[in-house]
Amino acid sequence: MVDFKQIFDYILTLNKFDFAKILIVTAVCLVVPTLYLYRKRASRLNRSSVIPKQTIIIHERTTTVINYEAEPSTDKNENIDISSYGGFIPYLRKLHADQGVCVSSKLPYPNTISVIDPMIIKATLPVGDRPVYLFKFLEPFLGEDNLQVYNADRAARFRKLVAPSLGNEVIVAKYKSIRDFGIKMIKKWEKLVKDNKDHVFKMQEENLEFSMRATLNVVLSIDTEDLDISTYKRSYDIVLSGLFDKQFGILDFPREEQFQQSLEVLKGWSCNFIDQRRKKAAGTNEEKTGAKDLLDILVSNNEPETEKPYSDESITCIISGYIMAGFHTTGVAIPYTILALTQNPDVQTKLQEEIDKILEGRLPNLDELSKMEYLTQVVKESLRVHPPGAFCARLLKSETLLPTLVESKSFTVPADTTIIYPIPLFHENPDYFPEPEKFDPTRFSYNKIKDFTPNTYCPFGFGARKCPAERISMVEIKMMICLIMQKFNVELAMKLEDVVKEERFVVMAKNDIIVKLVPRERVNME
Ligand code: HEM
Repeated sequence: MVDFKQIFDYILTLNKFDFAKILIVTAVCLVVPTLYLYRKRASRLNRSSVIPKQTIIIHERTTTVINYEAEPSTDKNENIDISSYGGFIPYLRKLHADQGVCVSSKLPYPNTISVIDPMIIKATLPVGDRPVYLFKFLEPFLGEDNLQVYNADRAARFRKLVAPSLGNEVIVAKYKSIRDFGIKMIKKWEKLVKDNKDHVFKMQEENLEFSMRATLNVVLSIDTEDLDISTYKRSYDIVLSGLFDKQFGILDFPREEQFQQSLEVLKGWSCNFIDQRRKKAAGTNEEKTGAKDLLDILVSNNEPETEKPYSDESITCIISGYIMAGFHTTGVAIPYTILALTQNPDVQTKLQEEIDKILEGRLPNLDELSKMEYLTQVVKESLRVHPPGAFCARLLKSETLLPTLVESKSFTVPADTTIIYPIPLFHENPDYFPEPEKFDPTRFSYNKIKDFTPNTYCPFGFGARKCPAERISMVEIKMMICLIMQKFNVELAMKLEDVVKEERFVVMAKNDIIVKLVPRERVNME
């Protein structure tokens, strides 16, 4: 029997110090096991976190349950051969056809759902985190701590710091030199056609060169005339395709060696660019053009996190990330727009009429380019049908209630869920873009655009981590299409069925887009 009197007498004999000791021991005895049980449960939830389809219960009105107690999905043990579907996007297309707007099973990544619901985009616009593991393959080039995986706060501070580098001043300052690159390409093509009227062009290959020159000029103010651009571009191509294949373990030995060499070449180049800029007084480029490029900002500012100057290594990683993000994207957007024009001669004619009317044979300036409404519509429609980026991704750090378009049904996903947003699947949904297979630039006309379902058109992503270069890329693409349309009619010089999309870091044309350029009227290119 417990003798309470004895215990009570004992307590009366205690001093303050003894009393505090007893309290601490009691607290430890209670708190430690509670924490242990809590963590054990949390780790069990994590392990079972490829959310099995049946565990997302979309209830009438709001609720939402991801069934935490469900057994781990066996999906992750299944061998999912995505290539047999033709790539990740065709695979997701099939999963969405089977599972609806929210796919939660048979995904190759853990804790991940794929969504094609604009309400979910809307709800996650402010989310600024991306899942680190999805971008791990970039580490050999961009470092562990790269821009793609900056957390939300850091990304927001960084974007604020560097925002002027892609702003209006830079667009105005760079426009002429970017147009000069375009003119140089057109002149080269003209000569080739003059020498052989049946000459055909690999439009992707050609425009990737243009886009590399333009991106280097925008990001680093490099006059690419002084640079061995073909070696530089080739090194980027090897690194980008190497990074991509390396993640699947399919980079064989000779390519791995080439990959490492190209990495060194690019890093060496970046160090030179940084050295040169540091040697000049900071802001030299600003004095020259009136606008600060990314390199100006990085060499003349402290890193917001550490409040110390950016190291050469950090700068190399950041500028490499920018060039990587701008090079292939803009470089494939132009040939895919040309492809669309070859398949829609009436669009081509209407576009040339607009260009000829506004320019009357002159070269386009920035103002005139922005007056070309139909040109803007053509490029937007091309980015709808052929978005260069396959998907966006966000990481939800806490449990989140996600609304859906379906009669206000919502569901909740647990903390650490990754959301994948497959861009093409939004763009090809007939509910948002009627007759989606039709290339119809007028769907972006002023009258119709206001009827768009919000958050369904997203070639540049959306929200907190949207592409910061949308404006400048649109200018580059429009400018190049305008120059081509002034000089040439375009005809596809390969079978349409041989134009095949290949998912790399961006969606490329596997066999290029081979085009015949047929000269039209003379435009003075001087
Ligand atoms: C047609 C051209 C382009 C397309 C379609 C495109 C598309 C995209 C997309 C889909 C994203 C991810 C957005 C998200 O997660 O919501 C992105 C991010 C990014 N893009 Fe672009 N992009 C283009 C051109 C460029 C250019 C020319 C540059 C630089 C000069 C650039 C720099 C970036 C950067 C730095 C990010 C990462 C932003 C961040 O993480 O906060 N992009 N882009």
